[in-house]
Amino acid sequence: MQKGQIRVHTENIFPIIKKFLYSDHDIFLRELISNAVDATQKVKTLASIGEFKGELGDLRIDIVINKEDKTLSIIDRGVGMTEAEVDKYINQVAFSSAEDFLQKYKDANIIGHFGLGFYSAFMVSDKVEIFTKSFKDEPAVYWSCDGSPEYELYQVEKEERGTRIVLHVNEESKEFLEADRIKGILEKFCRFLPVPVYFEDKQINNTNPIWTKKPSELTTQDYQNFYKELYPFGETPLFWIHLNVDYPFNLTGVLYFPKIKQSYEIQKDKIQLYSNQVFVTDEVKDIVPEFLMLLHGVIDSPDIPLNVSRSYLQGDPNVKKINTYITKKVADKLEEIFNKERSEFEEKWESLGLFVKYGMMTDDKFLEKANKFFIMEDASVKKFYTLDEYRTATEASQKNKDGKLVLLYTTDPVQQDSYIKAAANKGYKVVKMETLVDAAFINTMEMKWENVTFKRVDADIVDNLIDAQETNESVLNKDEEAKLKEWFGLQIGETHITVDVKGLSADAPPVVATRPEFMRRMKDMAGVGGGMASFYAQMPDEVTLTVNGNHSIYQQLLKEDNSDKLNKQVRNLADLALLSQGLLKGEELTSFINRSVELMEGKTKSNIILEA
Ligand SMILES: Nc1ncnc2c1ncn2[C@@H]1O[C@H](COP(=O)(O)OP(=O)(O)OP(=O)(O)O)[C@@H](O)[C@H]1O
Repeated sequence: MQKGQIRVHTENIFPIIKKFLYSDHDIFLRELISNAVDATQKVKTLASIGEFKGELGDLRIDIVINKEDKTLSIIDRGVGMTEAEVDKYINQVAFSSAEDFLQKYKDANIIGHFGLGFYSAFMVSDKVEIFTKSFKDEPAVYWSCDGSPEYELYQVEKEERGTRIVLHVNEESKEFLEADRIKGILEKFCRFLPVPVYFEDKQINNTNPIWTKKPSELTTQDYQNFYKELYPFGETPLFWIHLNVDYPFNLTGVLYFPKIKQSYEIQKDKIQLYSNQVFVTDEVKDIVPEFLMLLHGVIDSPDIPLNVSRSYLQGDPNVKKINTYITKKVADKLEEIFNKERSEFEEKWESLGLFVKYGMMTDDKFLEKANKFFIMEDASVKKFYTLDEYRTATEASQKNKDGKLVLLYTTDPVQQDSYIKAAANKGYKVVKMETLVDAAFINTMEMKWENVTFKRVDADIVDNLIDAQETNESVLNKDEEAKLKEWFGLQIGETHITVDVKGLSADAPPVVATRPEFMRRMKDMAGVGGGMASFYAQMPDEVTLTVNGNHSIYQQLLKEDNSDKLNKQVRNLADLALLSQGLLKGEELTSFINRSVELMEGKTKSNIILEA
């Protein structure tokens, strides 16, 4: 029997362990099971190269709770350790690395992954025992330690090859003697470990998850089943990308594009990061480009540094390369689908568009590729355009005098229907920009795309959408125009509403309400975020009412001698235009309804007086 002092200056390892790991106690089990997996893989490898000639037996790992003894055991049939190895790997390495650990990460913001190894067992134990028998022809050994620098090490009887780690769970950690608690941890960290892990006679892991297989061996059903395994409540994903690199870094994985109908459904942190099939985290920020955080799935890479601080991770060259690789893979896949199955691509655009736009705004490399497959849906007909296609289709009619393409869009095809129809009648093409990201997308693309300017279809009367026209002569004379302007001015009286009399076509509405692009955009942006935005948010909606002097109704109104009726009709015409913009609300809407009924009943003041 050997007795000795562990060679470490720290008097007691508990303080170190508690200090650094307090927040994430569960990981002790992952660490111990990872060691068991490593030991199992090693014996398999040794057998395959002929260095181990015995029976491999049933290579499984067992997790066993004994409530009476208050122990939790991790049992493997791996390589095991000889006495010399226990001394070398457990006594010296483990305990001296406690010192290293302290030195190295004194100031670092520990994310608590790996590098903690075997002695994280002391987080939850009063005492830890090891029973181990090496695959080599040497006696089995027993080691135990209560967390003080004293250990015991001596030979014991043990027939089976492998290692049994026994944790005497301490009073504060007795939760780890509860089956449900252990099951929860196993399901989180061990779901896809490459060696079968058993708990309460049940295997808890899938040892061959699809990302470890070749894409050529997998069917659509396999990918969809795996998605269900990861997200039991998720809808069938749109499609997926199988990642597989071995140079200049190792990475495998499957990324899924989920179905997203509404922007507010977005859920981040759905991608799980593994290292050799050991779950590490579902916070993949920094490793996956920001805009792809909306994807789901799994990434497995042994090359991502996991035991260091976040700031270090950002600067890591491998992480940068991985980021670039994933972006490129995603762009290539989207381009491939666009080229091969355009109609399917168009069908899925509602969900896809969100990733693509987000990516185009935030990543110039992606933008370059995405310009080829980014599409816009026509608001009037079932048709999609790429930017190039839109340019070709509108070259003749939608270039302004500065040579810029005026890209007409609608944020609400239902609400803006009359404007869309007016634009379509002129031969203009209006596209849908309806999602939450579109306001920001439009602003960004005006800077990134050359010679393109965006205009919402109701930003101006249709004649002025591309270029402001100099004159719009109406059939009215100057006096009559001035009269109309005065009537409307008196009825409106609000400073944020400008009244203009113009000669539009006779079948255009009598009054058209438009919202100047710049102010409206500022207000839209204000809805999303701070800064100058809050200033604009408080401003009323800026509206221009263009009175169409060519509309026949004014011939009638100019002859009206009942002033109450005239005023009510003028007010109603203005309200109708505001209504079409969704700007008539509350009391004003109520007055409009009452006034309309009065007009229909022919109840105007002079009439009422006549009746009386
Ligand atoms: N179940 C086991 N079977 C065989 N050897 C083991 C077992 N557990 C630990 N060891 C040996 O003890 C060593 C130290 O383990 P420890 O967990 O502290 O560090 P590590 O596994 O080398 O690295 P990491 O810090 O990434 O866990 C291992 O490298 C291994 O040689």
